[in-house]
Amino acid sequence: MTTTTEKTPSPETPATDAAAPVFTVRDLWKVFGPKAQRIPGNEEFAGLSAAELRERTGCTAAVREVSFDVQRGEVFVVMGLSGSGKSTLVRTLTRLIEPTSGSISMDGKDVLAMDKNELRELRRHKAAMVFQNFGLLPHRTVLDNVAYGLEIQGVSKAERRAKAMEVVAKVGLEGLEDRRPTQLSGGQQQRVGLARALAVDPEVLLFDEPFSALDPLIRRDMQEEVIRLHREEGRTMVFITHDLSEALRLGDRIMLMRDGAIVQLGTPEEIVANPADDYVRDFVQDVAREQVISVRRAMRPAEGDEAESGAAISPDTLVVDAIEAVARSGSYCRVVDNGRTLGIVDHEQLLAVVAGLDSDPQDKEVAAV
Ligand SMILES: Nc1ncnc2c1ncn2[C@@H]1O[C@H](COP(=O)(O)OP(=O)(O)OP(=O)(O)O)[C@@H](O)[C@H]1O
Repeated sequence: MTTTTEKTPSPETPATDAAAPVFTVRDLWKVFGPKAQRIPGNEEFAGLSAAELRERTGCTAAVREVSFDVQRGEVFVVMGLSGSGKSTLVRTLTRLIEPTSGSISMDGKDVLAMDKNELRELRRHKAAMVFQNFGLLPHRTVLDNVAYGLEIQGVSKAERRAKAMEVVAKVGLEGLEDRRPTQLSGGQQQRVGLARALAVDPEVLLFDEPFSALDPLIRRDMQEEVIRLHREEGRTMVFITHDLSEALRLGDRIMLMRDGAIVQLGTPEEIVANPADDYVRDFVQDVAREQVISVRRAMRPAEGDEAESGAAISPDTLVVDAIEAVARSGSYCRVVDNGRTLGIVDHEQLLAVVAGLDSDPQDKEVAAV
C-alpha cells in the first residue's frame, strides 16, 4: 500500500470519536472455488498470478490480502478493471459475501462476529447499498419505492411518507412522486435508488457502479448530485467504479485494485502525481494533470524578497487555476498558508506539471507499494 499509514486497532475498539475509521479491514481474502480456505497465507500459492492460481487450484482469489480503513466522512473510491475484485470486496463489508479470512470492523464492531439480527441491522441502518440495476419495485410509485426501506423497518405510514417526500426533494425528483419506475428515465430511476438508500439515513452509502448504465451526460449529472449530497451531508461513501475520471472527480481517496490486490491507495493527486508502478502509470497517463495536481507539489522555494509580496494563492489551488493566477499577476504567485509563504509558483513550475516533468523520485519511493 502507499502513502497512507494505517494503524491496526483491535476489531473490538469502540469507535466513539469522529477520528476513528468507519470501516477497518485487515488481511482480507475472498477465494472462490474448492477448498478455498487453503489459499490465504499459503506460501505455496503466494507468488502465483490470478491465472496460475486458477490453473493450479481451480480457485479464484477475488480479494487478496487487502487492508485499508475507510475514514469517517470521506468518499472512498474502489477502482479497477472488470474482474479486479471491486464488487466482491465491497460486498464482504456487510457480508453479502462471506470473506474467506481476515478481519472487518465497522465502528469498532467485529462484522465477522455479528449474528443474523446484527447483520440485518448493519445492512438496513448502517451501510445501505445503491446498486447498478436500481432494484426498484415496478408496481410501486416513486414515493413508495423510496419509502420501502422504512416500511420493512416498521416505520409508520405517515412518518415514512414524510421522510420519503423529504429525500425525493433532496435528489431532485419533486413532482414525480406518483409515477411508476417504467415512466422514468434511467437517470431518474437511479435517483429513486439513491433516494431509497438515503431514506433510511445510513451512516455509510455503498455504491456499486451505480452510474455505469447511464449515458455520459446523465452520468455526469448524477456524479454532481453525489458531490452535492456529500458536501451537504458529509456522509461516508464507498463508491465502486471502473472509470478513472469518475474516481478522480468523486474520490477523496482512491483504492486501485488489480487481480484482487491493492495496487495503490491515495488521494487522486497522489495517484496521478506518483503512480506506484507502471500499471498505475498507464492507467493515469491521459489524465489532465493540471486539473488534479495542486501547487503544493509544484512550488519552489522563494528567492530574494519574493516571499514578501506578490499575489497569494492557497496550497490547495489546482495547477489549472494557478496558471490563470500567474498569468494575471504577470510574474509569479506566492503559495500562502495561514499568512506564511510556503513557496513560489511561476510559469516554469506550472508548465512542468502540465508536461509531466514534475515527478519527484523521492515521493515515488514513498508511494511505491
Ligand atoms: N460467485 C463467484 N464464483 C466464482 N468466481 C467469482 C464469483 N464472483 C466473482 N468471481 C470472480 O472473482 C473475480 C472478481 O470479481 P468481481 O465481480 O468482484 O470483480 P469487479 O472488479 O467487481 O468486476 P466488474 O467491474 O466486472 O463488476 C472475477 O475473476 C470473478 O470472475
